[in-house]
Amino acid sequence: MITPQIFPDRDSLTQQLSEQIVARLSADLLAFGVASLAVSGGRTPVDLLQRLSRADIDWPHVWVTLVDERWVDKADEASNERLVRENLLIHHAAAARFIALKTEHEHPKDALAELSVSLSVLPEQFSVVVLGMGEDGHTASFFPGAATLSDCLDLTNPQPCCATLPLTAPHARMTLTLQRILASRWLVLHLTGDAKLDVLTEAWQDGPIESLPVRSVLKQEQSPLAIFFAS
Ligand SMILES: O=C(O)[C@H](O)[C@@H](O)[C@H](O)[C@H](O)COP(=O)(O)O
Repeated sequence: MITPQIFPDRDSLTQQLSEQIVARLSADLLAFGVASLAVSGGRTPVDLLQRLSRADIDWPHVWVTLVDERWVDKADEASNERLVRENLLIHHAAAARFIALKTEHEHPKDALAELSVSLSVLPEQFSVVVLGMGEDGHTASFFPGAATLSDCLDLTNPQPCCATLPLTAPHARMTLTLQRILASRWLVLHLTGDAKLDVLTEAWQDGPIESLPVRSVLKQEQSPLAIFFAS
């Protein structure tokens, strides 16, 4: 079991997490000349994205993409691409190289081949993947009860992405597959609110991954995982 780093407030969590992400991106830029960051959508990461945007690093050599995306127009309030463009790809980080997950296809399943090509430019290992979690125990767009959940979690699935239709959230989604997410030098689960701590505690118990899909990143040993929590 990984002990969450518990912060006294969300601001101190955001500051510490931002500093650690910047340090890891900088280390990869120094070591490889390139770094890569995958971020989740939702409400939790907004302040983190804004703080990261002001980091003075070699953003033109940093790839940024999404862990998952709602299949809505890029101008839609629900769009994670819109969230990233408005909160991260500004200030210094405006120079980062962004790879979107939303394409012009009507259905996400028809976009898999195009995304496989567009994501192939990424380094094999992400420098950092920032994950969130819903109170239904989903992470990325691994939603309990979704028809394609097993495909998304299948570690032999060679695709970097999979399309999914949540039963417990709006919008069809595109998500990185579990095997692509685990190809990372550092995973961080960014959680706020006591309700999520209760879900996390339950997820650590034995039980099927499919019922609390966040277990797929908790109960693996391929990629180092950190958990950052504030009430
Ligand atoms: O597109 C999304 O919704 C996210 O990628 C999703 O996995 C998110 O991290 C959780 O739903 C938590 O969302 P909140 O931060 O809004 O609680």
